[in-house]
Amino acid sequence: ASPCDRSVPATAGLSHDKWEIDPQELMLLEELGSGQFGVVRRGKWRGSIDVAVKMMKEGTMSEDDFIEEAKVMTKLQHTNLVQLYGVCSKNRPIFIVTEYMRHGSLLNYLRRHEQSLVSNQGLLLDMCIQVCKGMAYLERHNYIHRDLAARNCLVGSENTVKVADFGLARYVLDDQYTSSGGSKFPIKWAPPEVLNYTRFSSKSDIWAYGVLMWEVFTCGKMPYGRLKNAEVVERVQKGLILERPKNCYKEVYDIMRKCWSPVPENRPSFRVLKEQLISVAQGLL
Ligand SMILES: CN(C)c1ccc2c(c1)CCN(c1cccc(-c3cc(Nc4ccc(C(=O)N5CCOCC5)cn4)c(=O)n(C)c3)c1CO)C2=O
Repeated sequence: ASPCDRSVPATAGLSHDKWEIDPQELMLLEELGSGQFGVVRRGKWRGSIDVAVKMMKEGTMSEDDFIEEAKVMTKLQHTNLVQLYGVCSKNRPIFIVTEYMRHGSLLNYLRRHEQSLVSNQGLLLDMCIQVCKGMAYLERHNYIHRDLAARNCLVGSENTVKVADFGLARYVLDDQYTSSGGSKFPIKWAPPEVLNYTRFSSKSDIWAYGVLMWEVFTCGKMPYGRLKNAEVVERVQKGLILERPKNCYKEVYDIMRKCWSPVPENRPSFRVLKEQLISVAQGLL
């Protein structure tokens, strides 16, 4: 049974809600790193299921709002989304328990394997298609990621790529991250309407997806190099866009450019994008 398997209620008989995981059924193992909410560790659920456990650092997250939202998030299930199994919210710090992805972030994976990936356009395109499938599922459920980037995708066995931490940006308390003037705001992945009015939508996720494609085809380069955020804002508002990555097919770059239309409505949907990417991939093989 997986943690989100409804057939065997995790806490038979008790009044716990389904998305509540009993911390006594978790065994915490090595640290995987730390993110906006603090340390994340690998773990085992019921002795055998691999999980990742975010241990909420005090004051980093609006916890009650998140726990409410967790009920919705556990219902979002797709092979290209990192599955939220549940939360341990009965004591502090709260734990967020998700599916474990053994190769870590897509960004680090691209940088670590640049030598073997740089000449494998087919694999790079396949990674982009997997992210697009996960995002098309979120789009269908009117769910906005708000911080899509290669650093927020994860790689599992057999080169599976999944979208992680979707929707969590809404619960970060650090205003250096949440306000567009803050030092941690993901300026380089933000379209004009987010820079000017913080107007998030699936069309702003599409802009970020275009930047993610650029990250993939450059094997993890930093978009706009060492330009400061203010310089990037100026360029984006002037309509300047990222250059074509060295070894990127023209048809692929043409798709990236559509994601960067200044007007949100002129950008494709993830549903349409998925079909276009798959037909380009078939053309290449
Ligand atoms: C508000 N937003 C957008 C947020 C909020 C929290 C987080 C993030 C964004 C993204 C970063 N992040 C975070 C922090 C720490 C861990 C995880 C994180 C890392 C995982 N996996 C691994 C596996 C291996 C390694 C590793 O050490 N290596 C080195 C050797 O070669 C193999 C790879 C690292 N992580 C994993 O499966 N999950 C679910 C989450 C994650 C992802 O979850 C967060 O916790």
